[in-house]
Amino acid sequence: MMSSSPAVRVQDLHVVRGGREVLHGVTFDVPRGSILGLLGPSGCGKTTLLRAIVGVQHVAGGAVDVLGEPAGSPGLRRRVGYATQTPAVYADLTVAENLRYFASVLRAPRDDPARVIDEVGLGRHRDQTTGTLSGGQLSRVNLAVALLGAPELLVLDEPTVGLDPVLRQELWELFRALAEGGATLIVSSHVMDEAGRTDRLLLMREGGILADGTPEGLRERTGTSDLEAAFLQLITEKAGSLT
Ligand SMILES: Nc1ncnc2c1ncn2[C@@H]1O[C@H](COP(=O)(O)OP(=O)(O)OP(=O)(O)O)[C@@H](O)[C@H]1O
Repeated sequence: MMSSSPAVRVQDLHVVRGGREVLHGVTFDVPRGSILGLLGPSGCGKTTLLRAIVGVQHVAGGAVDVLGEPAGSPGLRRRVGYATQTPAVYADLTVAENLRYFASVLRAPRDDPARVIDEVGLGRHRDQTTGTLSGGQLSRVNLAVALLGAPELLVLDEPTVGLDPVLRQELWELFRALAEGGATLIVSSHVMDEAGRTDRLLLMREGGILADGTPEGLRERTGTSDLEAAFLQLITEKAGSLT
């Protein structure tokens, strides 16, 4: 039976980093089995928000609940997969060795390394030393680690940076298949053309949410045909409402 409680519930979240408030009261829900896209310019707070959801960010106020528990609860460790922007894998191990190592740490099923290597399209590189991979291949190893154990929530910080359009499309097809299998995904990106592949978008700017809606709804609301234009339109509207 589908649970009606959201996978993630963020309420009035405030975060201070380096003595400065970088999230100013952010509120939203993410329904289970959906893909939320997080978009916004560099420095707007995307990574900070993802860190709060994973439970590795000290928060100054508000609440973050994940799969029915407070973010960062020990019980969530194996239910949430997190791929950081900077790959956190061992350069001197092969792709397969890295995956086997992290699978044993997470106590993931024995055949999981082979499954996730296939899912991210790295079959031909399984025995290559990770330090010799290209940037795009390295980020896919990082993504593969997050997929180990088939977590219910995947938090992916710019997983498609540096990938060519064909690979990006393949990864978005994988994300969609995972969501159809019941997983919830939160994916940050700089790239507006990826935004259309999400179920819902949060457009962020300067530590706040500029808009929250479906890609279609945002295009309609702004009367624009593409999301890049919609984003600019929303910024202009917001600037207008402040003067
Ligand atoms: N450790 C830190 N100490 C002080 N300030 C920080 C720290 N980490 C991030 N910040 C600041 O917090 C704000 C939000 O940063 P964050 O990394 O969340 O942005 P982002 O939207 O993910 O950017 P990008 O897309 O470039 O990764 C930025 O202004 C950044 O300078």
